[in-house]
Amino acid sequence: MSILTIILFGILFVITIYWFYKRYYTNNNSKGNTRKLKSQWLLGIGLTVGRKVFHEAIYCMKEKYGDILSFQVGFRRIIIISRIDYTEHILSHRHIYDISDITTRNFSLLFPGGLLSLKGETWKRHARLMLPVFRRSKILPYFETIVECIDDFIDKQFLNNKIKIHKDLVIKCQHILLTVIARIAFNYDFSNLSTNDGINIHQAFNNMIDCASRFALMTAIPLWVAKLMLKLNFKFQKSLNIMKNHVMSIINDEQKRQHEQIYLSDQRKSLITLLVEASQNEAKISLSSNEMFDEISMSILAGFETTSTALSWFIFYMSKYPNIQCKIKNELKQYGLTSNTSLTQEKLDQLIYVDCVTKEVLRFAPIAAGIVREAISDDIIDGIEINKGDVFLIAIQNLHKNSNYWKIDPEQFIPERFLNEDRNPPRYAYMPFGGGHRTCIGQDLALLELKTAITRLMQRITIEDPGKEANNSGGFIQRVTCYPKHMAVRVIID
Ligand code: HEM
Repeated sequence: MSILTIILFGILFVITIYWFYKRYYTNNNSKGNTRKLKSQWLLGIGLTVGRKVFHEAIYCMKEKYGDILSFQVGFRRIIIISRIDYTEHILSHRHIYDISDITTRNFSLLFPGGLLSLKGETWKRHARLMLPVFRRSKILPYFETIVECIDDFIDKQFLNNKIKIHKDLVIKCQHILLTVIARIAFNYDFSNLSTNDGINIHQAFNNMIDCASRFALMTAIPLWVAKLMLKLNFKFQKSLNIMKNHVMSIINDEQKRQHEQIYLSDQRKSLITLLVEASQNEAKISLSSNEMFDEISMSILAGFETTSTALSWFIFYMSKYPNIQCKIKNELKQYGLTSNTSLTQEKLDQLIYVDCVTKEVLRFAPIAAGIVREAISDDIIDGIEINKGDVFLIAIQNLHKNSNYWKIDPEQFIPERFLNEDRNPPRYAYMPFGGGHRTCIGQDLALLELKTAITRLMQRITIEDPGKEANNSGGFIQRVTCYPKHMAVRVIID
């Protein structure tokens, strides 16, 4: 290579760096009344964040850089938002801000026909069938199933078990909520593992969820590498095949049954039944069997990790706040709910304090720390220039803990806030299920599962911190959600 070529490349390199610096790292070049958002250096952010888990990291960034922070990852600008007015702008302009490619890309590796992998018209077609399936009236019949599963869990884990200090309740919460969602999704009973087939499906289901959770986080590696890794992941491929055979045969049976017009009562309708039903009623927007498989698998993935993490945090907080546990039990007694009485839907609806505790767990615990949107055209927010392609992380956890929006100290776990001063927080200050057109479709089901599980647990057991006998210090493990690292609680049967 001649000296001249080296000099030319050198000049080109310097010009590119200068252009990059001027474009992203200065406030100059603004048009008219608008201003540019200056990007922060990745190194500085890295030093601020250190090895913190995701929700701690975005909280730290807010403390250091303020409610709006931007940084460059290559040519992509990432903007972290911790303000309700900006959040409102983004979530109410769905023609400008949509789900990001970062999200759809990762999920499409796993379940290409699931809502989280889709955009535009395809998403609309799927959403038109999926949303009615998750309506409150459709999910209420699952109440009995949830109670049965939680009772079975209490009997096996606590009643017939001599262990008094439980160190594995995070895993156990995951098992129980997988069981619940499998019963709801396709009437499959994990507790009935008497056959080889049963054991294989159980294993396949767990393996698939486990691999899927890891692959859902592979944002940093190129798509083709992720695809190759997934293709070569023998465990995932084998589990996917077992699950696909099983679920596809249920879908086929269901299609046949509905074709022959044999109807089930609401009590026995699984999500698959409801989807096939909706698909056959709405000929123009029906889903193929493969798309149905992807939707069911995606709902299980999106639904089980989130609710089980929330339940784990509930158990942890109860061990730390005995006075709150006492108040829950007092409310249950007031409505005649003890370890010997059964829980009904009507009684559950009357429990106001349990509602507050459920809401406070979802506010305080790091379940979904943020949601992601991407600008699909240029825009201006509060005078700030937004470019097509900018990616936004709306930091739910920061909004939940921002003292500008909460009257009672948001850093404290206080369920009563939802009875009093914080009964109606400003719009978007509280959004555990996201917001706008891509809000969580499973929120009614999640609330039903959580409130029922919390009530049934509190009817039958008391949770205590074992003090120095075991490590119950909390901490965090980051997967798709973030759950307690050190949880060891004493359980007393009531
Ligand atoms: C405590 C429990 C749950 C929490 C905290 C939670 C939270 C969320 C959040 C934050 C989003 C993204 C929303 C947005 O981008 O605005 C989401 C999306 C979603 N959730 Fe949930 N979720 C929970 C339970 C469930 C359950 C039980 C199901 C179904 C069985 C479910 C299915 C979904 C689906 C399919 C989406 C994607 C919707 C779309 O992109 O159109 N979630 N969830």
